[in-house]
Amino acid sequence: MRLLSLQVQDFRNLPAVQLAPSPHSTIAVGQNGQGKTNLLEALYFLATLKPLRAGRLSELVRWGSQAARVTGRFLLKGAEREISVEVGGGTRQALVDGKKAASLEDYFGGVSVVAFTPDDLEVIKGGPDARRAFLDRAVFNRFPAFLKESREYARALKNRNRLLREGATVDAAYLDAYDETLARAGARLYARRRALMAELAPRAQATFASIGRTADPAVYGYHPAHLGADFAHADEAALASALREALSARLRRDLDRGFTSVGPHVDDVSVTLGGRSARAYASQGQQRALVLGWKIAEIENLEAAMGFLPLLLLDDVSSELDPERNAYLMGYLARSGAQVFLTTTDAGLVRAAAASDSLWLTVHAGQVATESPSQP
Ligand SMILES: Nc1ncnc2c1ncn2[C@@H]1O[C@H](COP(=O)(O)OP(=O)(O)OP(=O)(O)O)[C@@H](O)[C@H]1O
Repeated sequence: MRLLSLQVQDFRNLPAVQLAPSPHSTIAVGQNGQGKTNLLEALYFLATLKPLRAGRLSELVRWGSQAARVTGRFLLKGAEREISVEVGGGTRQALVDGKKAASLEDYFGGVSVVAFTPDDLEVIKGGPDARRAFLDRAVFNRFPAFLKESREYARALKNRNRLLREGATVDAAYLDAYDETLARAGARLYARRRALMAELAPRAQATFASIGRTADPAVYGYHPAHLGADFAHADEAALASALREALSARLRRDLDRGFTSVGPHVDDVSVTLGGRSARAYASQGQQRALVLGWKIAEIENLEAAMGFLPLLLLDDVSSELDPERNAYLMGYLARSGAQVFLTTTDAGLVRAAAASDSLWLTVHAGQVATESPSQP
């Protein structure tokens, strides 16, 4: 998979950008607040249809404009394909070769992207919501059907929560039918997350061992508390019935509170170092190394599973890592041969990931200019 060209119009502070990225590294350099992250965000949005950081789609549209548009031409399994996404009036439209995409599968068609941002580096010490989102981005990359499946779950959850809020008037048989749908959709999410973690955890552990500067082993785990000891081996039907049991066991409490308190939407990922919670005990540098281990594992795992490397988007990560770990990451990027977009305020921090065919860009007040390789 390779991105051949990118066009961005009225996306955040970028009025118009057109570029042909390097097959290896494309490096955007600029001061704070100029639009570097916006450029990565445009690309991330194109490849996932999800905003990287915005809460609402309307935030993506350049102030004063009606609509934003991002278009990318990809080389996928030997064939060229153009995808575009337009946002306007709070909705988005996905296009394939200029026509409305028939389905999400049709739109994505194998496009895969891994983003790495300074927020990710904080994920160990943050709350479970951020860790869950972090996990789910990796699950979606590995199993693209997960996007549709997690939407089905979200819909079932919303319906059940609506019923719970009706409280005493709710019909038990009616609620039961909702529980059945929710448990089936939830079991699918459990199984997807479990499958991803089974592949990823050993790789992340091994990468951490090279960069952790500690003899303590890292363990990355996903084990929903209410699912019991046989979670690792239970089939999807067993997972669904375990979730149903948990739903009924908490029904009283959920009716009181008006929301569903158990299921994949409240799960967490556990990360331990030397058997202790990394969140509570690991140093900031170790926590960041744990995330770096995960991200590199995610990329390696996608390559092993899909036979090609995803597009990598790194938003000013280098300034948040210590020199040794940054050197490890830059060395990894250079060796991997991946197509990568990097942003930085300091070109020196990322130079080790550059090659003679790198494309250097400068970003200033929403204008993106190509620099000759010798300049930065
Ligand atoms: N919808 C929008 N329309 C116009 N400008 C916007 C919009 N959303 C954000 N901006 C502007 O984009 C700029 C931020 O750009 P961006 O986050 O890409 O900066 P950056 O170059 O990555 O900086 P840093 O190095 O600080 O992360 C801000 O000036 C912000 O006001």
